[in-house]
Amino acid sequence: MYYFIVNPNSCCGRGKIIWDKLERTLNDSGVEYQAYLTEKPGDAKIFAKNLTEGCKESNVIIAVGGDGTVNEILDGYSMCSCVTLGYIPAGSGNDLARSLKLPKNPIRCLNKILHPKYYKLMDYGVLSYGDSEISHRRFMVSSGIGMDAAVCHNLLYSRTKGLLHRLRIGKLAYLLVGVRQLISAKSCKGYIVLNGVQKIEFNHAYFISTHIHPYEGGGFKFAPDADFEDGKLSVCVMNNRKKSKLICVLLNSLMGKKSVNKGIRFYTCEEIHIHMDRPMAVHVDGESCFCQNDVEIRCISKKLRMIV
Ligand SMILES: Nc1ncnc2c1ncn2[C@@H]1O[C@H](COP(=O)(O)OP(=O)(O)OP(=O)(O)O)[C@@H](O)[C@H]1O
Repeated sequence: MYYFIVNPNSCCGRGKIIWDKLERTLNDSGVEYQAYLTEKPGDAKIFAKNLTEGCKESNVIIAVGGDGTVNEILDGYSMCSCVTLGYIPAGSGNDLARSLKLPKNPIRCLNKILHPKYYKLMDYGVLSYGDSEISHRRFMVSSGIGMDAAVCHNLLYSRTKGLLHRLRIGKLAYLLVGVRQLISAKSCKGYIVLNGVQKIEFNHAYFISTHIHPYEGGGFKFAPDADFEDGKLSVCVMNNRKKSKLICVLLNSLMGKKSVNKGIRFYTCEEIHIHMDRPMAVHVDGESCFCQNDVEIRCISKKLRMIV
């Protein structure tokens, strides 16, 4: 059975337009399916939980929306061998779709899911945070602390984002908010501990971003070497006294190039502890996890079966 979890509001209503097309194709083809349309944040997680918990039959859960919708589904998902995930991108950033090289045409994506050639067992990440009560949040693409997360926080509440998406120049929203954050960003002292053993200190960190997939923020390739099947996190640390170096890093990432300047460092690990001397914004797949001083992030290897 195919279960569609649809965010009709993704990309300012594009989700609904795409879903209407998919629905017509599904009805014409006679495929048996059920659709669950979200009405608010959190719905996709509940639908995914109810559809996968204790599941004994072979089911395909198909996300229709952006990276935030996939994130919610993953967070509510019960991992079991009979459930497979499919994805039809309908968001504004679509970093997961970019990394998986999914077709831009939603009907082609649907056909791929209905007639799959390949399944992949994919890694995902888990972020843990909180002092007295520890919260855990799964992520599919990336999780970060600092300036990149502050951009995501701002975009979640940005009115300009809606307007620019309606004008079909949504990428500009990321750039505009990014530039605003760049002007106000302040670096912070902190350290990371890789796999519980290797401690590395930073005096001027702007952001630390951990990746399962290479892109975030709608096309910034912060972790060009990220591989969703290697059981590892790719970590990108932007640490430099000169803020101007950040501009080069952001431009290189936007063009898909790996930055080699002094300010940026890359690491790989299975788990990482990140400490910042003051609370900084944290995100998973572009969704806010508030401001934190300390977070733990680990990679769960090859547990998610997905049609690609
Ligand atoms: N019906 C709904 N109305 C409003 N918000 C919703 C609804 N359903 C889900 N959401 C929330 O919308 C947010 C963004 O959704 P989604 O990621 O699908 O789209 P997007 O932001 O346009 O795409 P991307 O994340 O790829 O940039 C998520 O935080 C999700 O919780």
